[in-house]
This record gives sequence, structure tokens and C-alpha cells, in this order.
Amino acid sequence: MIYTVTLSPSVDYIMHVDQFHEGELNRASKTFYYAGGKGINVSRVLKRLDIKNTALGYIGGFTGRFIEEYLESEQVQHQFIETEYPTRVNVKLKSDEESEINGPGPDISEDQQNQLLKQVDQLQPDDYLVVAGSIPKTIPATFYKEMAKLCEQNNAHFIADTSGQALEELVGLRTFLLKPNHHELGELYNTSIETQEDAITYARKLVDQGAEHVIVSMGGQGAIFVSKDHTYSCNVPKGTVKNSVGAGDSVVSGFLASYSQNKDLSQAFKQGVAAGSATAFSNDLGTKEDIEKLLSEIEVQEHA
Ligand SMILES: Nc1ncnc2c1ncn2[C@@H]1O[C@H](COP(=O)(O)OP(=O)(O)OP(=O)(O)O)[C@@H](O)[C@H]1O
Ligand SMILES: O=P(O)(O)OC[C@@]1(O)O[C@H](CO)[C@@H](O)[C@@H]1O
Repeated sequence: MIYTVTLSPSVDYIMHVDQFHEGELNRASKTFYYAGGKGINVSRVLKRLDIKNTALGYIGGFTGRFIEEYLESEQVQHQFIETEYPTRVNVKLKSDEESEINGPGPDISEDQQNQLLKQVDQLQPDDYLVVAGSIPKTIPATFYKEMAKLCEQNNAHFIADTSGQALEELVGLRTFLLKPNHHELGELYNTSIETQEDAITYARKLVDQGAEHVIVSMGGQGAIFVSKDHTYSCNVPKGTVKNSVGAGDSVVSGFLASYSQNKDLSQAFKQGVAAGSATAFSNDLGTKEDIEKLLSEIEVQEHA
């Protein structure tokens, strides 16, 4: 079974404003609400690819109910822990540029933290745990690290899509997959990553330090994949980017959906990038059909 963890889910409120003027009354031409948060996006795309999975994390209030109902309408299983406060609303403003305002995460007590760790401790050998997104202030930055250790003890695969200190804490641990984007990888090593060659250099460092597989997504510049035995790079398909929200999360879903079925790394990497681009080219997350259509446009190259 694949589990995803979203410590701070969100109702993503997408507002299209034709020309946004700061400091004035702006009226939106279109609005959409989605169940969001990085782990939840991973779960939704996995389900679209027919992969059964369970979303874990914290939700509360009327916004939490919205997320539960949304996931149920898409047949995504969940076992959330209830919080006292309503789940945040994240505003995604689409105008000439894309701007985002993400709400703060919920207050999570020690008891609630232990409840989630207990769920993770019940993972079985060969299960997958995907942790994705920011860690709320009331939870220690070592929380994902604790989960990674529980996965190691239980022989489950640990996957993380996170940044900053939460990512730093995972360096040196045995992790199955890390998926930073090139900015996040650069921040980790205090450098700037401009090219696929730079990304390969630093992804190899992560592999030397314990990660089994690393994917670095680079927006429109393609992506790279590194493991102990293989280094791949690929292009991204051509298309009009409508929405970058959830594109990185979709890369994780596409990779995992394919790998968990076929264990073919290069094919999984390709499907990850196809899923990322399918989302980038859609208003919501990409569908199975969109992803399959893009596969033939992606060329994976092996590097020595
Ligand atoms: N201009 C583009 N053209 C085609 N595909 C794109 C483009 N930008 C992003 N993508 C797709 O989205 C994936 C993830 O993009 P990116 O590297 O920006 O990740 P991220 O920053 O983690 O994403 P997110 O915005 O979800 O946090 C890319 O690997 C690619 O598949
Ligand atoms: O505040 P975080 O946890 O870093 O990111 C949350 C978020 O921006 O990430 C997802 C897209 O990746 C959105 O659904 C959600 O609003």
C-alpha cells in the first residue's frame, strides 16, 4: 500500500484575475476550489493512475470536511487525524503572473504527533510512505526524519518532497526517493543550480549520502534522475503552462505509480515527468489520459 502524509493540507482557492492591481479592488473572472496540500495532490494523481493509496495527516473544521468529501468523491482513501482548527485556505492568484499566499499550518499537539507516528509505525514491508509539504511550526523539523527511521525499521520505502530544514534533516538517512526541485537542491548545498549537469552533480551527493533515488525537477528545463547505478536526464514536453500548482507532486505520483508496478527506473522517471507536465498543462491535476499522451514526447538519456 502507498500512504501519503500531508501535515498541513489546504483548500486551494484559485482566483483568475485578468489584470491584478495591488492596493485596489480586483474582481476575479473565474474561481476554483481544490483539495490541496502536497501529499493530497500525490494521492489524487496516484488514484487517477489507478493506484490505491491512503492519505494521512491532519485536518479540521469546515475546510477539513470539504477535503474529506472531495477525496471521497474521487475514491481516494484517507485516515486523517482531526484537529481543533479549520484546515487552511491557500490562495493561488493567476494573473499576468502566478502568485500564491499559503496560510499557516495547524497547531498540532504532542499527542496528535504521536498518533501519526503510530500510524506510520504500522507500515508493512514494501509499503511506501510519501511525505510532502511544509512542516507546521508546532511540529519539530525532525518529524519527517522520525518517520524515515520508522520506515527503515519496518522495511517500508520512504519518499520525501520537501525543502529547507525538513530536507536537510533527511540527508544522511536511507531514503528510497527524494524529489527536490533545482532551487531546493541548490539551497540545500548553498549553491545555485542552473544546468542539468549541476543538478546531476548535487543529486549524486545526495545519493552518496544515503538516498537510493533522487529526481530533480527543473520546471521547463527538464529533469534528472540519479541512483547508485544510473543517471538519466530528460526533456519536458512542449505545451502551454496553465498551472504549476501540484506539478512537482505529480512527478512523485507518476514515478511511484509506474515503479510500484514495473520496477523499471527509466520508465518510472519518464512517467513522473509526463505526470508533472500533464498537471502543468491543466487547470487541476493531470489525468491518466493526459499523462499517457505526453509519454511519447519525453526522451530519457542515460549518462555515464
Ligand atoms: N514549462 C514547462 N513545460 C513543461 N512541463 C513543465 C514546465 N514547468 C513545469 N513542468 C512540469 O512540472 C514538473 C515539476 O515542475 P517544477 O520543477 O517546477 O517542480 P516544483 O517546483 O516542485 O513544482 P511545484 O510548483 O508543484 O512546487 C516538471 O518536472 C515538468 O514535468
Ligand atoms: O505550504 P506547503 O505545504 O509548502 O505547500 C502547500 C501547497 O502550496 O502545495 C501544493 C502544491 O504543491 C498546493 O496544493 C498547496 O497549496
